[in-house]
Amino acid sequence: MFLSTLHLYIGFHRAEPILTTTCPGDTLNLSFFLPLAVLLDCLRLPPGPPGKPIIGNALDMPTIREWETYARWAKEYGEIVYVNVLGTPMVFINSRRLAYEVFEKRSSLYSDRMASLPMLRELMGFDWSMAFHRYGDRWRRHRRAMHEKFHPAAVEGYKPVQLKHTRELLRRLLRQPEDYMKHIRHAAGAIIMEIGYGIHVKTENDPYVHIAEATVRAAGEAGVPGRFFVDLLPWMKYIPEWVPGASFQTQAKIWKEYGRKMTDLPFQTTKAAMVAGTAEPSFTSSHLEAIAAKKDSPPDAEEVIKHTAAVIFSGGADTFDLKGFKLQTVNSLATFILAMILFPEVQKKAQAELDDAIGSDRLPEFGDKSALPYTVAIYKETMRWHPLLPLGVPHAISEDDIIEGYFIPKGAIICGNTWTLLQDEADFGPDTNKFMPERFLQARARSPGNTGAFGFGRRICPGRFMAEDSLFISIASILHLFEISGPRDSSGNETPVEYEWTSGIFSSPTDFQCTIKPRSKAAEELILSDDKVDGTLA
Ligand code: HEM
Repeated sequence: MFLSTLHLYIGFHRAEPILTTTCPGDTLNLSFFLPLAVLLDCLRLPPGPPGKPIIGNALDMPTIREWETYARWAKEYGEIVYVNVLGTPMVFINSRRLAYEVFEKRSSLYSDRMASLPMLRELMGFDWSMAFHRYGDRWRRHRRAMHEKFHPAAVEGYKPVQLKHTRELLRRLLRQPEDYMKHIRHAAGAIIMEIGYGIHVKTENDPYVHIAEATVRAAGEAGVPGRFFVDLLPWMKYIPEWVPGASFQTQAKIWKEYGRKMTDLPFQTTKAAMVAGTAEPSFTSSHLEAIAAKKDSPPDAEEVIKHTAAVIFSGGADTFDLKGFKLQTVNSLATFILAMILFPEVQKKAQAELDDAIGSDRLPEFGDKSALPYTVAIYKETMRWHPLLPLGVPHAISEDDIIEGYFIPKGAIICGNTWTLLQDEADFGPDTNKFMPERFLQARARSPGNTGAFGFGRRICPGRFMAEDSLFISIASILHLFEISGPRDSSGNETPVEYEWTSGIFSSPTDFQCTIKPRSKAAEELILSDDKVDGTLA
């Protein structure tokens, strides 16, 4: 097949101004052009195992631990690096100074998403997700709906739900510590279902969580650049399903149905509960009440709420686990647990702080936060040490622009190099490869959340305030009650933890074994005596 021998050329260059007669400003220097052959084997490239190449055989374009290559490019080529990927310009922003200039000061230009996402947006119909919306009114309306219920004061109201499910997480960890990731995922799913829809998730096999899992997994697969040929050659979207080799059309159809179910099912359940008068307060019910109370709501107002609720669910549920890919707060907690094994002295310091501030006869509360600076520093260091999205989510530029003398054409993909920003010793102190929460105890320490860990500019993660609360209370509760260490052999001796960092858009440790046991008999009793739990653990 001709595609099996297709050679595609990618070049990367130091961005240096050179004179040009065709561009309104200086253009990027092509003199460092380095052709690379990428051999793509079939229409739908096989998904690779975690830590292995995911888009065929690239000779130099990174396909594993991409952040390392992009960090090296930043060192070699400077604050701004340009890569031409199959004709699409890609620009990496490698310093906080320039990220501020681009994403904050020129945010009206740098807040778009890629114009063409044939598989995800057009064939799978995932345009319901604001994360893929082009910059404009439609995105703004969804974003506003989310912001109204997720700004710092609004998320205060979610703390009782977060606390309740964190306490239940402790009970589950006590009963089946080996299934720790399953329990963490369950807690995150239960929290977001209650906040988003007022629906109580009782079991791991909850149908809503299940469909969300399948949908987010689909987005994760389709979102890997180059996974589907149609993303590289958009005209392929017109190939009918029956043509040999067009199996991506069938796949897209199946995934489209997942998306429809995920956006529809919980939304319709909440609507039905509202009619029956049994609905609990939630993002969906309170927005729908507001729409009903207004006489002049636009005709698609309900749809905006339905889609925003679904994106909150997909962003916060953390339910999917595909060959090591998991999402957001769950992923961050996996990174935290790994750090506690690799840096045991950090755990000890945090436990000393928790014992001093809380004692041994009660569980941590949100109100303890100000007395727990080291514990707070641990969640910040978790987000900095290995950010979940080392390159963020790519933005796109909506008009031609010139940055520091370099011409950036309309439509170029703009990646904030979060990894490099969070490793910068000028901002975070020495040894940034080490997990050292102490760096956040310094006066004027920068927050990772404001340095790319939650993305950039107008697209910055709207769920960040709630996510930080979840991380804080989970970390404080787990460390207060449990001792985390590496896996044990049959004689009970600790053995080295085995893991890899996953590659792709999200990066987190692959599932690893560890030992989680109560710190004392008193800790165990405290967990069991808590009466705020749902009691859903069979
Ligand atoms: C530790 C947890 C989390 C991390 C590290 C994280 C990180 C991010 C990042 C890097 C982006 C891309 C921003 C950009 O384009 O510049 C993003 C977008 C987004 N996040 Fe989060 N997130 C987290 C939790 C959540 C939660 C809990 C929710 C929902 C409640 C959520 C909802 C969203 C949404 C809707 C977007 C798309 C925003 C847009 O395109 O305008 N995230 N997040």
